[in-house]
Amino acid sequence: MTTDTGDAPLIEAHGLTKKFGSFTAVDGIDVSVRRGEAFGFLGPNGAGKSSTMRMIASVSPPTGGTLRILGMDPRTDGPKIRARLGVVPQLDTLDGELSVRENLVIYARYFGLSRKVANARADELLEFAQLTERANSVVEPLSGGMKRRLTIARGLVNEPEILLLDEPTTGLDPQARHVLWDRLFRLKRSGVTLVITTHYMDEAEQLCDRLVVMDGGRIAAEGSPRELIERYSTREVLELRFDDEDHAPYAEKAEGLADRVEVLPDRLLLYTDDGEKALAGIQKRGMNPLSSLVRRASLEDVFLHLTGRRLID
Ligand SMILES: Nc1ncnc2c1ncn2[C@@H]1O[C@H](COP(=O)(O)OP(=O)(O)OP(=O)(O)O)[C@@H](O)[C@H]1O
Repeated sequence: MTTDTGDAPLIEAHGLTKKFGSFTAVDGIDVSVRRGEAFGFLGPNGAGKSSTMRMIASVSPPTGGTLRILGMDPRTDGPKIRARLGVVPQLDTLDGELSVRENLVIYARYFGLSRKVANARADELLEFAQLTERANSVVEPLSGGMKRRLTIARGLVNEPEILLLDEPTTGLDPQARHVLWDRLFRLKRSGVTLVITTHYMDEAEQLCDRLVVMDGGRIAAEGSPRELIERYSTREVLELRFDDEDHAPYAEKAEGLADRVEVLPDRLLLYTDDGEKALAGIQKRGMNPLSSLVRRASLEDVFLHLTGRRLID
């Protein structure tokens, strides 16, 4: 077989494009994912993340560019690639009338595992997903977090080298998200390469070793979360809210107190390495904000700087 990738990237795309009619959803992106890393696509709704993911999952053919996955071409080797991938789609596609265990066993049987092996694999995955005690429960009434963990477990049935996760924690409460992140850390430690799409900057910061910021089908920047923040933001951000509809005049008055000032509909952001000093400057100039907050810069700030928009509007 010519599928041994050695040190070569597990996923490599050049000029990857997806058009739907005359509309370009993914516009010539270059991506390279290495073995063992957690790689992210961060961008708002409609950025082209799911379209990219579906091409990587080898279920949607590219309309331009080249794509190689595990050293193979999805146009000709789709089934071979899919056998070595795990996919966690954006919406759960579990069978709600079956039990947790049955969902896993049936899926394992699709992959051709014998009943005995499928059962053993289901036991292992139930434990991994912390669902052993719910093994015989019907899926439908389970919490959103449990269903997500089961969907991830199902994606691992064929012991994939790469697990693709499309918006893994959308709609989950904070506690359920943390449980899920913990499971994903474990997977990564065990050597599975993770590819994640998200529009949550905290998720990207928590999980991804490297990521691309996507907007309008293009890649706006690439790097580790830390590198991106260092490259595109100051260390700190001073957030100010004033008792006024229009924050723009305050931006003018704050001129010179920070490296960069952004005006949002409900607040002013001052980008500076010393937020407290900037706040003192604001007060010295006679401005009295309703509230002020000095925080560490995040990927949200990177996105705002690169696109002039917020990730979640
Ligand atoms: N099958 C399709 N036919 C036509 N347009 C499509 C199709 N699939 C996606 N699109 C369009 O392509 C663009 C990118 O969609 P995509 O789902 O890839 O974005 P996304 O970043 O994953 O956002 P979301 O999180 O909302 O899924 C959107 O404008 C979407 O409407």
